[in-house]
Amino acid sequence: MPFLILNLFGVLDAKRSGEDAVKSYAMNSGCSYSIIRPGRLVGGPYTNLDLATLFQVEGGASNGVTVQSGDALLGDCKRDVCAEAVLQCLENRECEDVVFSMHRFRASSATASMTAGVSAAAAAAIFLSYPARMERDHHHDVQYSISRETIQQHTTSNNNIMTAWSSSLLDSNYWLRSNIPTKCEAVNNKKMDTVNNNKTFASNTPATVYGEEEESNSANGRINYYYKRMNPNDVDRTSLMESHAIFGPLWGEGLIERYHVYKRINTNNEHPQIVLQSPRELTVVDLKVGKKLNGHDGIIHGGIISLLFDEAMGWAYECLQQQDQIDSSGMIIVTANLTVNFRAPFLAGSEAVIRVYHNETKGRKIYFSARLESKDGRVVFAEASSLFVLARKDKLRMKER
Ligand SMILES: CCCCCCCC/C=C\CCCCCCCC(=O)SCCNC(=O)CCNC(=O)[C@H](O)C(C)(C)COP(=O)(O)OP(=O)(O)OC[C@H]1O[C@@H](n2cnc3c(N)ncnc32)[C@H](O)[C@@H]1OP(=O)(O)O
Repeated sequence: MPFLILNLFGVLDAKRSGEDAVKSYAMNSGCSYSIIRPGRLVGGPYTNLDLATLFQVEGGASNGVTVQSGDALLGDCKRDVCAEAVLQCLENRECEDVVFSMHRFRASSATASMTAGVSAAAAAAIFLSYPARMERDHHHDVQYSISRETIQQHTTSNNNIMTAWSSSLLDSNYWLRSNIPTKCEAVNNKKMDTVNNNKTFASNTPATVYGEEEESNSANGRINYYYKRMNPNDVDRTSLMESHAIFGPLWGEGLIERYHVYKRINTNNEHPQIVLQSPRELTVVDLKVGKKLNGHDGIIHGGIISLLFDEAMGWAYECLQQQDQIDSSGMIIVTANLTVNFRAPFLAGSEAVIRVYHNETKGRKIYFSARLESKDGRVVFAEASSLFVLARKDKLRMKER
């Protein structure tokens, strides 16, 4: 059908801008997405049942689908099959960040023309986004309930999709996994982490990690940096290993299994003409939390996440102090305020990184922000901001009494 007719009243433009909105939302929030462009929806309660039977819209061979990238396909698409595709998108990693169109394998032209106008209003693309990269194999129920909510959220204006979805749930057989075309519409939202490249913290991160980034207001436009592992054994605090929450009682198998602190070192620091942008990354913690620190079953307790943040920011202060030579004699740094936003469940047994940024220093007050995110930077589990205050040691003791 000519584009001009299909796009009457700007329908296709509206769909396109909807897709763009979903993509940019995903890019900014660490979700992945699948965009399905089904053909005209047929079958189910919203197509005249007699016609559907007459033209054998339901069942049998009409369950076959053709999946292709772009918009090359013309034809119709069964509602229940489309709904199943939605479900499969939630389950299959192959469907992350892809855009594809989907049509009935044997769409007869008679059926297509007879159903025209009956279901056209319902033939909207389904946009879904959901927190990706959660370990979907574990805690299937939890993930499923998230998925179900997401579906409901995104389909409240399209009840027919929900009806079809629930009826097709049971015989889902994952045909999309093998049918998703390899050349789906080029989608590259992996540049969402604007501050760091994503290669830096793979598994088995070495003691020193190199990287570089663009820094728009620097003299030569480029900052070279590397991360250097900080060794807790070097810290002049005997309590660090024994009674320190993380390195003491909460350390071990099933508990906090890794907490490697890396200090970021910008090698351009010696060039004073380079003004570093704020907020600037100070510290990255490469961590793993075991399966015994949960709140809900399988989900790491938010209090533990807050602890991990607080500690990371404490180390960031140490890095800042080493860089800026803050005079802290007779002073001790303490957390005055810590705010945490939990964005996606952080599952037990997960690995992740915390990136800490220095926002501002005002006298004794130091403001940090931080993110707990997957190593590839695609999922943000939590964000935090804090105020640390340099307090006089003797004054702190006075308050104790
Ligand atoms: C080779 C390798 C070497 C590596 C070395 C690495 C070493 C790293 C090692 C290990 C890292 C460990 C990291 C641990 C991290 C954990 C930290 C914690 O969890 S600390 C425990 C929890 N926090 C407390 O217990 C504080 C209790 N609170 C207090 O003591 C006071 O309230 C305090 C000190 C925060 C402020 O009391 P005031 O009397 O000194 O000062 P006032 O005048 O009240 O506040 C100063 C300014 O701050 C603002 N302020 C204070 N509290 C605020 C709040 N909650 N929200 C907003 N503003 C606040 C005030 O409005 C004031 O601002 P205006 O100067 O007027 O502009």
